[in-house]
Amino acid sequence: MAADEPAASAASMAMAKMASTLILGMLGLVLMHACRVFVWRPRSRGTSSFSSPSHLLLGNIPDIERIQADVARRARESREDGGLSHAWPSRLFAHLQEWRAQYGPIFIYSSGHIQFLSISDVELVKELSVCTLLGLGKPSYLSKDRGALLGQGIGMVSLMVNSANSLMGSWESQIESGGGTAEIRIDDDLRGLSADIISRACFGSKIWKLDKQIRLTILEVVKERLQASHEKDLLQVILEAIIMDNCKNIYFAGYETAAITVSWCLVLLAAHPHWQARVRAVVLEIFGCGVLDSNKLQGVKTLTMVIHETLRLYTPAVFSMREAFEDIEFKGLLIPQGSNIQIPIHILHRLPEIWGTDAGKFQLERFAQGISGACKSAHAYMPFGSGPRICAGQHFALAELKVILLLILAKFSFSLSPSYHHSPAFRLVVEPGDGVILHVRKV
Ligand code: HEM
Repeated sequence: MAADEPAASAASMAMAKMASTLILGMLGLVLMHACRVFVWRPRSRGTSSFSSPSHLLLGNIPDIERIQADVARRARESREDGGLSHAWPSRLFAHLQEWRAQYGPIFIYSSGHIQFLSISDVELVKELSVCTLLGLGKPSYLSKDRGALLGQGIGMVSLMVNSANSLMGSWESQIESGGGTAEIRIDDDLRGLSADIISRACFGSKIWKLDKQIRLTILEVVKERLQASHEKDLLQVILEAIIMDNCKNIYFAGYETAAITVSWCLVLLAAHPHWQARVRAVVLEIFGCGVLDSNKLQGVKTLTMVIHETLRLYTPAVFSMREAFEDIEFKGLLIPQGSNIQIPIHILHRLPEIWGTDAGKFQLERFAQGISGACKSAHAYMPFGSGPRICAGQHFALAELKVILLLILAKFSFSLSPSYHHSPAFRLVVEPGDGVILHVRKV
């Protein structure tokens, strides 16, 4: 019995230690939560609170689930515009819409350990967009480097046409073997095409479109390292990794977004046959004037309207994100260091006070006078983001979208297949949840 005593007291000491660690851990969590709720949060002069309620460990996740379940229970989205409803944000991001209605355009919510400051106040978004402070978001020099990498998409037109031609050929043979019409699942084909274009542009025979200075600097350093040693040293490995990383980022940022946008453009044109016919007439006129080149791309205003309106209603990237690297003040809003600022692009694209009461509808005419003619504040239109971190591939993407759409419209006419189910889904980007199936014929 006596021999058991030290063992028993050791066990009870271990238990006591565990209990105190647990209590301390719990206290830490409560303290962290209290800090998040009362200390670490943006403050607005004149406004005391603009936050949605938060749970201890899961943040607003239970609220998001409850709101989503409510939405799912309510009637399905009405089919209104050409048989399609464009109201996917009120299904996929119902919580943001509900909190915006409740707390206004600036509020905080949490997905557990990350807090987001949601900003959809157009004036504040404008301030954030033009802000070049290094304390906000990614330093601008990074996107400049990539801008040089990607160029303007000019000089790439023939590369894009060549890539697209094999897809056109495959659709033609499917139509022939189908006796003049084919049901084609186009979104997968377009993903393949976009991946081909971007990898040829990045890794093709000319390989890098690097800015001269960046290229020379990198190559010089690599060469020096090679001369100094036959073995790869750390810097060399890092340099190679940086180059590969840039390529991977560009590849992943670019291929899916462009392919999905073409898919949405085709869905909308299929649902609005009169617009499809109008755009085709312009396209055929352009093709009547010889080979497609970058100058001709500038002239297709109607096609640009289609792309703008599609990117407005079906913006693939739904958020533009920034991080405050230091305490920042914007228009009386104090944003503490470490804040994750989330600009919901899909909300800005549908504000009736900016776009008019038909904001939820597909109305190509709104872009007849360009972006500034379409809305009250051009800063509210940001499918490519804005400011120093704006999409580095936007010119390349616009050229690619135009080339692919021009070629398809010139060769094929299309309508929605009865088996097409309009179900926008959020999987990093907003994409057709069940794919896109079209009835395709030759023009
Ligand atoms: C319709 C097609 C596209 C859309 C809608 C789109 C949209 C966006 C958006 C919203 C961002 C984030 C900007 C921000 O945070 O404010 C972004 C970043 C980026 N995009 Fe695109 N993009 C498209 C196509 C492309 C293509 C084709 C490429 C490459 C060829 C590309 C390369 C990039 C890169 C490298 C970034 C990161 C920029 C940085 O972090 O500095 N994108 N894009």
